[in-house]
Amino acid sequence: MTDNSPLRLGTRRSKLAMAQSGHVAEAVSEVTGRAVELVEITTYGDISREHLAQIGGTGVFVAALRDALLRGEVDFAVHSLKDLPTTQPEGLVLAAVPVREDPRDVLVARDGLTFAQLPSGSRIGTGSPRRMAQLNAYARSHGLDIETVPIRGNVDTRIGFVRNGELDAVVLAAAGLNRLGRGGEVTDHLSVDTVLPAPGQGALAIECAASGTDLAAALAELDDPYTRAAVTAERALLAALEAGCSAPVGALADLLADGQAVNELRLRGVVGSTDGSSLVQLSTTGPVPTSHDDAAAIGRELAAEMLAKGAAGLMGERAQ
Ligand SMILES: NCc1[nH]cc(CCC(=O)O)c1CC(=O)O
Repeated sequence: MTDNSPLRLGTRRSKLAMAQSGHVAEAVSEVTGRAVELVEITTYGDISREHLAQIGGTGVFVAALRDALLRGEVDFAVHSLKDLPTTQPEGLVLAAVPVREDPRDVLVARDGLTFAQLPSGSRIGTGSPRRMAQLNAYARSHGLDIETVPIRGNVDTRIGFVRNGELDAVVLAAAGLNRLGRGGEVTDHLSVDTVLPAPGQGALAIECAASGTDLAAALAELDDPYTRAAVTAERALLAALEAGCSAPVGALADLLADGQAVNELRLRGVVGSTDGSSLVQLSTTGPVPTSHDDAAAIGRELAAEMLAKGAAGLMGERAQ
């Protein structure tokens, strides 16, 4: 590239957004040979977190960044993939989905307790209907006496409820804590057999204007095809369920290896009522998809099976 001006990376101001933008800025600088400067953009989601549920959930954090991209005020943006709506807006492309971080949810509990060690009557904070549904379903089927408590706020606020003794534990995404350098505060990693993560959890999306073909091509060097295939399947499942990012939907695609060779993709999906009284959980395994359309078809097919088992009735419910 002949242009040597710095690339402008649009980012939210939160600590998590700044941390992940910082990591991506370094990687982009390496592959493009250009300096990357961070441009802070305040989103409606930052100003009005408490109204997130009321204003519909999906994509509020993302809209302002996308507007800045479309207006040409920034060259690219980094999103948490799980916060991205499943419809790709005209004029923007997902130039890269880098290698995924740990997709699991984790527990930050008092006194270093693991999930299995939580005593009877423990109160676990989470604002996510998906986490509530699965934790409550697990508790019901294992005869555990735990209570899920709706909370909101950033990582500091949420962990604060444990540190100040209001709650016994909170559930967060491993990826966010790791990116903040706070992985050491995790007291247990929840098995994905107990709590399936949100579609796209742990993955980042690097987005730029469709018109910037040189930049898109350079950013594509950071794309990981396996992560891309996995999140494409997960997000197609979410889209086919017609659910948003605040719906009680979990999905995880992973690659199964036979010796050295990766030869199968497994997709697991779950929908549940937030009280955990009903859960639709299904899984499918097939050849590793070789195109975007093949990956999406896996998600759509599993969603159709879930809908046939009553998934739609569970998604109508909102926890908050
Ligand atoms: N819902 C908020 C959110 N969006 C992205 C992450 C970080 C994890 C990720 O990148 O998937 C988090 C925090 C959390 O769920 O604990």
